[in-house]
Amino acid sequence: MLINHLSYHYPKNHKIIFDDLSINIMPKSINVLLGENGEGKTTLFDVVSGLIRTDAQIHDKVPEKDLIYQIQGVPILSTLCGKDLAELILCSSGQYRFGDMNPHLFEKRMENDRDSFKKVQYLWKMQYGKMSPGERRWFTILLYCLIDKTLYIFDEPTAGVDSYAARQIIEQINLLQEKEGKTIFIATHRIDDLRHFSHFHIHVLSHGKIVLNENERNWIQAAKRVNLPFLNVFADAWINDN
Ligand SMILES: Nc1ncnc2c1ncn2[C@@H]1O[C@H](COP(=O)(O)OP(=O)(O)OP(=O)(O)O)[C@@H](O)[C@H]1O
Repeated sequence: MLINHLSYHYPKNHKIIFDDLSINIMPKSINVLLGENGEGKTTLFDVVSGLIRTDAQIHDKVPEKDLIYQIQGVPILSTLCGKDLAELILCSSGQYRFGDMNPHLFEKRMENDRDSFKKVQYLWKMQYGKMSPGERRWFTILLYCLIDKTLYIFDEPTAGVDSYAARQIIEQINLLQEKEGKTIFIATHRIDDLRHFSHFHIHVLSHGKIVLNENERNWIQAAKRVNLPFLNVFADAWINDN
């Protein structure tokens, strides 16, 4: 999906969010969107998902029905339990029936991860309001991973979850791309998230433009050339831990 000439500001906010931006979201790959707080990552997801309409040129656009978009902090009735949430998300996708609702839905995806499967079984009967915020996010994202779409957009899927749970989330996202050939578009502020992806493309958003677009082999050198303070901190963390 190639977007060209994307310019945008919110109706009552004169801050320029996108300034003739171009981005090439690589199909069947993990596309990681980096940027400082407030640079416009969520807004870009809103454009890609069709929530925000603009005059940008979009080639090979993924139709709205073929994408899933995990947005941050969705309000859900606190008395719903894990099973009800599964029903809400999975049955409304049209790909599952009420009779399918069972923790064993996850079993195939978690055959090498018994800890995750045990957690699903625990959360299945737990009320959403009683789940911890991290458990809510973990469970919801894993439900999204069960839905068959072309493009998966994840807005900071590991924010607020512990490192082990974050790895489980990232592993499920990795499976979507590696085993099922899906296109992933993900924003994160956690360097750790990248470590578990074998291949990825980095897109860096800064001052309304994509200023870096490189794969996992070349992004560090490119980051040094771009020389943005936030990116230097991110790249240094990667180098120091490798
Ligand atoms: N509905 C809105 N109306 C006006 N301004 C908005 C609106 N939504 C977001 N903004 C502004 O647009 C800018 C981009 O916001 P956005 O949420 O896309 O940033 P982000 O890169 O996702 O940030 P973060 O890393 O904190 O999640 C911010 O400065 C924000 O204040």
